[in-house]
Amino acid sequence: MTITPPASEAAEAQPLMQAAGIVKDFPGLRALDDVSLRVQGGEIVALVGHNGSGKSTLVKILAGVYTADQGSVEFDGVGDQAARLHIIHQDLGLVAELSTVENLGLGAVPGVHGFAPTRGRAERSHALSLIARFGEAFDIGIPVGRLAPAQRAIVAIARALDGWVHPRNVLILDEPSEALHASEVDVLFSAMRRVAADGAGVVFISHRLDEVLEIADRVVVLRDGRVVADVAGAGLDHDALVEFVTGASAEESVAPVRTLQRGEQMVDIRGLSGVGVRRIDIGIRAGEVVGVAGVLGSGRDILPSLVFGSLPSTAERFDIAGHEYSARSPGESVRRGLAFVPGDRVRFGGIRSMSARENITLPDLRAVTGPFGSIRVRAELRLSHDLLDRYDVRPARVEQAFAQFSGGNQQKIVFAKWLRNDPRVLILEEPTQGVDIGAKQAIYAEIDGAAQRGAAVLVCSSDAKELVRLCDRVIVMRDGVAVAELTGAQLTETDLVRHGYGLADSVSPSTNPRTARDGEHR
Ligand SMILES: Nc1ncnc2c1ncn2[C@@H]1O[C@H](COP(=O)(O)OP(=O)(O)OP(=O)(O)O)[C@@H](O)[C@H]1O
Repeated sequence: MTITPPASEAAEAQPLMQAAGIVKDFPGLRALDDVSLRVQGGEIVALVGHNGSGKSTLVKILAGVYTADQGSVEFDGVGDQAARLHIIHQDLGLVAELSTVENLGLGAVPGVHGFAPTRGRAERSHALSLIARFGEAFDIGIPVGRLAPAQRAIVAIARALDGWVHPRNVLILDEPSEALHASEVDVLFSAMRRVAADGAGVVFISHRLDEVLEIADRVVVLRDGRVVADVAGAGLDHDALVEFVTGASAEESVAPVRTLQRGEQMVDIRGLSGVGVRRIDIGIRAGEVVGVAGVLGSGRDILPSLVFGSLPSTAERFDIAGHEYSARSPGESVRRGLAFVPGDRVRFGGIRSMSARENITLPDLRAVTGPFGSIRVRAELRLSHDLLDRYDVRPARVEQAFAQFSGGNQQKIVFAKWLRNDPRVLILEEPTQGVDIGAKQAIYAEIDGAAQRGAAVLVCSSDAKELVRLCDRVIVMRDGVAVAELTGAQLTETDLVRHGYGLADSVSPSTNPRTARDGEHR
């Protein structure tokens, strides 16, 4: 591969970045096949494609992390004026143990040198000013590992925008909006538009096709490592985009009619409190799917960890299947038939160095353990193969390390590992984060199936459409407390968002495209 600064003449007409004819092979797999990508200044280009289609691999080649086997990448300009690439990867690249200030302060702070006594204060106010662009207030002194996913995304974006020498750069965002709620996405999009208006090129990777249609000037679609479309965003409709991504026509996501009568009270929690959550009541019967909605900081993203016992909590009553459960911990929760698919799959979802097979069987080895405690390898292999098939994990290689699967395929493996034991209580946080449109339908079907088999399901999601599609009832949280519970005809995307923001009477459904599609799926 060559990275060539082109001649500076006619810089305006030159793309800021041009990748041409990129080929990348991994052992036994061609991840990219003759892929080209051009980005002009001022342009927002969406890069979309199913899980494993090659998006992250292309980004890593542009960044020089991987070397392409064939092809070239060129940046406009020379010397200091050469366009540079700033990338926010799926895992954000932050140091979890360091604070926002320290993560942002990893580079030099303008106007601050050496060990000047004002350095700490200057770094803090510089960090605050960077974060303020996103209209988001949170504690910039605590380790970023303790921030919510959306807050971490904001830190990563602020860091990427910090210290640009000139605006003619390319900013790549690899699925930045997956855990963001509608208003947070709006903030992110206005930041992206501002960056583009200043002359930068922006590449936006997302599985949320409605968002792609909202923001993109141009859409490039990868399928199985090849570019299958490179088209203007204007005039492109949702169905056409789905067809490009999947190679098949768009399927309506229709909620099935669950025939199971609601069973026993499986979850009976009163007055649950913990960090950022106050006195929440949650009752879920066997066969019922209950959702939790709310904006960033509402407590929506903390609640699942409190219920599973991975964060400390207090409660007036905490009964599972009619039995009091007071000394809560993740291990004890698994023994009592609770399963938790966390939103943050990089930190909690799977063990990166272990294979898909080992990750899948880890939570419960009983089905694959022989009489003397040894692992029955054939049974373990059969189980893993079946699950990779069922969840359409690509490639369906049970021995491949978890870290070597694409982000969405990692999510499918995490899902398979927890659902295989038919849990009594299934707790899901952002269950389809980073998952492509086909796998999303498969995961919805698995959630429906788990409820149909009698599981009590709790789904915490930033995606209002997803909650409307999946849930019988949704609790809306704001500032750590439950402010509404919506069910039946009241359970619409607009009402979820209205209650989530405390705008119950003032939001028009047409003000936000992400909330204007009520009733499509029920
Ligand atoms: N280091 C690696 N070793 C082997 N195979 C890899 C490696 N990295 C990626 N792959 C494979 O290359 C293909 C493309 O993966 P990539 O991560 O680029 O997909 P993606 O389009 O970003 O997917 P997602 O939407 O799920 O993030 C996948 O089949 C993946 O398993």
